[in-house]
Amino acid sequence: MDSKQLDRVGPKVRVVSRIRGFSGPEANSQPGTARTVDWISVNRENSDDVSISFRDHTSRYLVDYCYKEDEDSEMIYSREVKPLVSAAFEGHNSTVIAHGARGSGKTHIIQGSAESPGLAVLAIAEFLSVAEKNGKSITVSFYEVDHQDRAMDLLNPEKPPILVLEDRGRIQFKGLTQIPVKSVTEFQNLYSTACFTLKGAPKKGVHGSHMGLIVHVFSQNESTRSIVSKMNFVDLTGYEDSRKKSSDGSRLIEINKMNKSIYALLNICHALSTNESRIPYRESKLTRILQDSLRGTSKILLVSCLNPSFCQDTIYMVSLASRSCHRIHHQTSLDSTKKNVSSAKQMVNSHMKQIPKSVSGTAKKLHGSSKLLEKNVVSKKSAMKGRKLFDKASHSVAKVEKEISVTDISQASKPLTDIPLCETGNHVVFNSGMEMDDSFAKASQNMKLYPTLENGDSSLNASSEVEFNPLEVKDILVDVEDGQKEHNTPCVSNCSIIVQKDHSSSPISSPPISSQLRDLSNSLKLTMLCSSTSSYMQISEKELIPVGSVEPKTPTIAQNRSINRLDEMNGKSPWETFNMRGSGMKNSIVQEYLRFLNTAEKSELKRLKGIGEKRATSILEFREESPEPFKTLDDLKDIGLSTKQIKEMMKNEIGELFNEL
Ligand SMILES: Nc1ncnc2c1ncn2[C@@H]1O[C@H](COP(=O)(O)OP(=O)(O)OP(=O)(O)O)[C@@H](O)[C@H]1O
Repeated sequence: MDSKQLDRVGPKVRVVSRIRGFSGPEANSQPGTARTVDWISVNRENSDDVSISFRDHTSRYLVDYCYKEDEDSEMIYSREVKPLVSAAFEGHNSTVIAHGARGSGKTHIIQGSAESPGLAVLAIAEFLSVAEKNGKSITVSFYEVDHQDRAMDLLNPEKPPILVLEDRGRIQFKGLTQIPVKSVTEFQNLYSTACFTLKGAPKKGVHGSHMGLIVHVFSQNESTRSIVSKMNFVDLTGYEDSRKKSSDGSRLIEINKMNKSIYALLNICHALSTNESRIPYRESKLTRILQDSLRGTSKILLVSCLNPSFCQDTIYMVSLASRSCHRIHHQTSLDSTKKNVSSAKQMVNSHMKQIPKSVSGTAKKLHGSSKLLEKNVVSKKSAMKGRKLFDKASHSVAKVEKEISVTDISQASKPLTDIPLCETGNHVVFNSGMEMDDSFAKASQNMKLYPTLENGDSSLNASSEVEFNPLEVKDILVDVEDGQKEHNTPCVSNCSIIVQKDHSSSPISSPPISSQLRDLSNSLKLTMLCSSTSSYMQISEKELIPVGSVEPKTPTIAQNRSINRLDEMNGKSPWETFNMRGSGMKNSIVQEYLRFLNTAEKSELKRLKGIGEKRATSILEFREESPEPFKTLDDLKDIGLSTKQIKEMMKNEIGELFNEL
């Protein structure tokens, strides 16, 4: 199959929905009557598209096709997947992704059952048959990506996490078992082993992890064996609205992390569908694993699985899938019952899903990927009305409310690289009245913003993913141009953020890591004092610790008292408070360290303990590929460091701080 033929297979990203049937006891609500799915409607819009709508919801979501509950996996296979298998023998990679809410039938569609084999099993049968005719062979690998963004080999769980490396554009794995497969039975046995490992942990659906299968096709001749292509099947963990899980903090963090990696994958689908120049492959482990099966001539099939009974998360997932494949403009025009303002909100919200982790990055990204906004927002006024993007986003992880306003869409259409952060008044303003500059950005790198859709949006009661750790910030306001500002209503804890203006902190002239960390530590100490009070606490200018000064001030007795009072009020023991804040500090220092790796020059990098010429060169190479390659300490494994070495390096750097006291 040449590339022209492959084009006929469909667009770069094809999104189909699949309504799962009722099964087991749920199938017969009344004796003798088979239950039918009555809350989802599938409507034909034109020759190419269908739309999906949900009872009591006004929006309709365009997809390429929707398979109903009576259409089985074999039909989906022959129409959607078989052409991709044929393409694989011509050297084209592809990825089939099942996503949806929990229990929506993702595993069923990919793996299937003994009676009804899933897409992966049907594909393997085809792979084997074609391979035999063409003198090719196949191997399979199974992996999971967990909430810590670690990839583990499911056929050899004792191994350390899989390393994802890139060699001349091809993704390579270190520590991932590949097993040659000669029959469907062999394959199914391996699949069962992988599932056993996954469930034995237990993972998918319990702690949540994504499960992936890679089928490698090899050409076989006398002396050599070379890879022809690969095909991926991904059974994503079920999406859950984290706000529903208010009680268990650690579970909530896990859900947020898993959701984030779902967004990362959907962001890539969106970026590929819209031919964006930068595709954020490095946002998560999964997207890195899939990188060379998403780009180039690769095809992506996104199967959006729908629960047969009402499920708000299902609606949200379909909306994201539809948007990811650039169907958003259809969606809004179809949605005749809503006013422009609502459309604008949805689009802005959708766009904001791609917001990166730092506030500075947020502002950049608002500019950078605003082409979508420009195309879709009907008028500036309507966008203005739809500005309350982070409304009511507080939840127990973050205790943060924030609001970002996008006030000028045309200005925002400049390419990302053209607009320096502080140009045209792109300031983040805190309730202290201070503007955020780069030095605050340093201290706030750990703030992760994932927007929520407004509660008022009838169709899209999406969850928010907010991680503000450890800083508690009130009133974040991105004021892009015209000076209009909005302020948030009460947040859990007010705070005043002390901002040190440090205009010399560009990557080129940045101070060494130890002094950056010291600045951060100063900011954090103050921030912790501020965030500990239940009311706004004004800190006079003389109490600010200048950048580069040696010592943060010891908190005054009065301040201590207020902290103690608050702790009593919160019912936390001093030990719990200390632990909580300590771990917040640790996260912040780690984020600062990563920021340094993502920005420092080679000579500066080499000042770090454990980073020599070779590793500094690798770091710069990674940065060429992606502007911010190091998102977690785990990413340092890509430059050949072990977990132990990474820990050691961090300890050394932090120890160094105290040597300078
Ligand atoms: N098309 C179908 N027809 C009948 N039953 C189905 C179908 N799809 C799924 N089921 C049943 O629904 C239940 C949930 O399916 P499945 O485990 O595939 O969902 P999932 O989305 O992978 O769940 P999770 O999010 O927990 O991983 C299972 O009992 C499965 O057998």
